[in-house]
Amino acid sequence: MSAATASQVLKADGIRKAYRGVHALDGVSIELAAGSITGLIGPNGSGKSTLFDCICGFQARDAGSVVLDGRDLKGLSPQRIARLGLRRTFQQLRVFPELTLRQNLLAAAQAAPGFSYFRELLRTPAVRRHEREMAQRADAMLEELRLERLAGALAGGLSYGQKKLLELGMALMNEPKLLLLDEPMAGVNPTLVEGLKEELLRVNRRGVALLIVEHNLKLVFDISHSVYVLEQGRVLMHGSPAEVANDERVIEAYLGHRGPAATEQGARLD
Ligand SMILES: Nc1ncnc2c1ncn2[C@@H]1O[C@H](COP(=O)(O)OP(=O)(O)OP(=O)(O)O)[C@@H](O)[C@H]1O
Repeated sequence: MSAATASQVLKADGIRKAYRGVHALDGVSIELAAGSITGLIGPNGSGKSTLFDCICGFQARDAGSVVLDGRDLKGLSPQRIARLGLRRTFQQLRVFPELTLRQNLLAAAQAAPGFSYFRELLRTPAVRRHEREMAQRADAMLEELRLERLAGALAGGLSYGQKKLLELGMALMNEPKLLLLDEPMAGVNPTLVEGLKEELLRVNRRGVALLIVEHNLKLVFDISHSVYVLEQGRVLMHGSPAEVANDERVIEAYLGHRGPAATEQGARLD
């Protein structure tokens, strides 16, 4: 097993995971360049969410290693991994509906480096400085997400697309190196998809690498530098968006057959 190189933000090697005999992941290896956008696609049940879970420590791996920015994540809790700069979003929204937008962002910041419940109890000057910094960061985030006029509103009253934006902001509060996005566009009104896409590109321009699971393939091919395709728990291929969109094996994996009909429908992969 080789260590990650300096230009890699993440190297996952030989990841295996079985659920009661079902091989959800059967030796998956991926490498993500620092600051890159990578798509992770594959038919339903191919193992995308399980791979996220195994990378972030939400599921124990049966085998394989994950190295974040040169550091082996073996045995670390999801909270510790988040503090090291790897954050994720989930298919199901995880915002606190009874808190305001600002409070949601501040709650997410408690997982940030430098936060300590012990120092919090003592309310040291360092704690007060940290609070001020987090408050400023929350305000800047609300402005960036164009949600500043809703800072004091309850998150439960937001539209679904606005909640997705807020969740993205929460994941960014501790300035991660890598953000794993699980279906960021699912259920989002088509008019908001464009805004969310622009936001993801802005986040990436700030140096945050993105790994995106998304069924909206047009979006994935539009913004990714490279794309991994999973099929039945294995990497079917890795290539540029154009290579992946035109690959017969990918079209077959999605549509289950080859030939003129597959090619015709496969064009939708572009
Ligand atoms: N907690 C679990 N218990 C048992 N089997 C599971 C569990 N989670 C996932 N699986 C199985 O593992 C395989 C991979 O599932 P996973 O959810 O990772 O796929 P996916 O590519 O994310 O699918 P989708 O696109 O539908 O979200 C599937 O066969 C699924 O049924």
